[in-house]
Amino acid sequence: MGRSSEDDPLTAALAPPPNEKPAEREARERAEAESKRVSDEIDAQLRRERENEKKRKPVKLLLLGQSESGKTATLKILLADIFQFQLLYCKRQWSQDRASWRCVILLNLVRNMNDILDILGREMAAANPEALPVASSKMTQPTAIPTSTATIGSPIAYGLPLLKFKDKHRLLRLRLAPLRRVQSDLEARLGAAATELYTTNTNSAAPFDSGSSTTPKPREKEFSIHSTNGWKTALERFRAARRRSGEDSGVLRKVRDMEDEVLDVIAGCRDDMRSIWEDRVVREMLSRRKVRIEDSAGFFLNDVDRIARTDYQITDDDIIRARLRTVGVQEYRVTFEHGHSAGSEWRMYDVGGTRSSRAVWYSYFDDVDAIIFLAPVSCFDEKLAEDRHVNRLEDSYMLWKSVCACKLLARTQLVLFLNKCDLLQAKLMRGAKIRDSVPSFGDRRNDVATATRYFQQHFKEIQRTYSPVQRPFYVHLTSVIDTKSTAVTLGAVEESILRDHLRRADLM
Ligand SMILES: Nc1nc2c(ncn2[C@@H]2O[C@H](COP(=O)(O)OP(=O)(O)OP(=O)(O)O)[C@@H](O)[C@H]2O)c(=O)[nH]1
Ligand SMILES: [Mg+2]
Repeated sequence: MGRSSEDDPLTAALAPPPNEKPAEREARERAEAESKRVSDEIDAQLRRERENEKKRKPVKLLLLGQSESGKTATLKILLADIFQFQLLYCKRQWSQDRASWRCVILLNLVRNMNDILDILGREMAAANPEALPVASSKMTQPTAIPTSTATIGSPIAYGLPLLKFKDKHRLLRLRLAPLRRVQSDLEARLGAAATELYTTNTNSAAPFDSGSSTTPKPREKEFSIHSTNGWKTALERFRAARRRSGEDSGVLRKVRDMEDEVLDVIAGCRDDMRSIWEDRVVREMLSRRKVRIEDSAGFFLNDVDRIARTDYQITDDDIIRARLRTVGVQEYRVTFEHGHSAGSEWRMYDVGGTRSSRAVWYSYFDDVDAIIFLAPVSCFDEKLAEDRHVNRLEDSYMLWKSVCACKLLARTQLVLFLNKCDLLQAKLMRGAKIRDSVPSFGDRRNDVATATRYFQQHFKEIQRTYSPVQRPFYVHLTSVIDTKSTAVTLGAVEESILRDHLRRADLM
């Protein structure tokens, strides 16, 4: 048998007292209305907080693209721009970073020179085999030379007269020999990031492709290098050394000694480096071998007078142009204080772009708001450094296709940067023909506007064909080392990503 509501103790407790007088009833109802109002207000407050919580969800941005496509350069501009307006600690962090980048730039400069000296040694040995013992002309693989322009053939193969090397060249080589030691010291200090990769253990453009299921793979520890702020890995080694040195004056002396020694040697070589770089015979030698050091990543020889000095003051531009390979995946967290993103936290991920580094990308695809994908278009006639069988533009197409097709990224905003337009322009001005490397380009006009339109169309078609759900095609023609215009482009991109992010939060 069921109980009547009068039997229910809760109902009984809440029921108005029997014999309630009108004044008491009025007071009770007022109290009840007041507690309902307070309760509604609390509910509304909780709802608002939940909304804000959703909006406070960090914006997740990934930078993808093959090695040397300009991912890190783009991130540097983003961060430099943000840090200009940020809290003091960010500024302090940025200025520490600047000091560390100085060593990278010195390494880039020294490597430019050693690459030339390598080629010079080889040419001089060929021109006069008796004059140079074989051992002294033993080469290491040139490191900073663009893959498409690495040494090709000997002058004899071109049927040209032998180059006329003089005692001056022998002397310069001898005097610049200490730069080898400087390069290996700096490389040892910076670790894996300081050297480029020339081999790969994967022959797939997108080794993350096999995992097109919806569950992210567990992150591979060896690649998951995290930081909450600042430049990681290689640069961290410098900071760590400085920190340690603060505790131990012996270590401090060693760190300073090393840096002073490096700077002294480089400054002492300044005039000789300039002589080699400006030498007519050396230029002719490089041109015959089709080596364009000036197009390589981290080229600083034109600035030797400014950089090779003990009081070298680094500029923002130097930092953007400096080349340091990204190892693994690096995370940067920034909370904006100004502008349209004020109050929102952004998590940005910069990845290593060589083929063997790409497998780990997939574990970062979960819940990504946007991807900036960099495709260097000046590379239409170049091969991948890590796999000399693969054309770099083809590799970018394959990679883009996999990113577009990835189900986990179906709702992610994709922003394509057709980068290195400045180098494309210079290359076409020198007479390079696109159709020689890209037969489908046919008889179109061999200029930047036509070429970028053509490449853009190809990327657009890939996106349209392979995206699981249709999405807008966002593309920008960039030369990211042009910091001012890149900052403007990134401002627009940032706004659009944030808009999408908030729209998504509303739908949650
Ligand atoms: N001239 C020119 N140089 C560029 C441009 N974008 C990037 N660079 C330079 O190219 C080099 C390679 O750029 P990074 O940003 O290190 O390339 P990345 O994509 O991060 O490469 P990984 O870390 O190996 O994956 C750097 O020295 C940059 O300064 C560009 O648009 N024009
Ligand atoms: Mg990088």
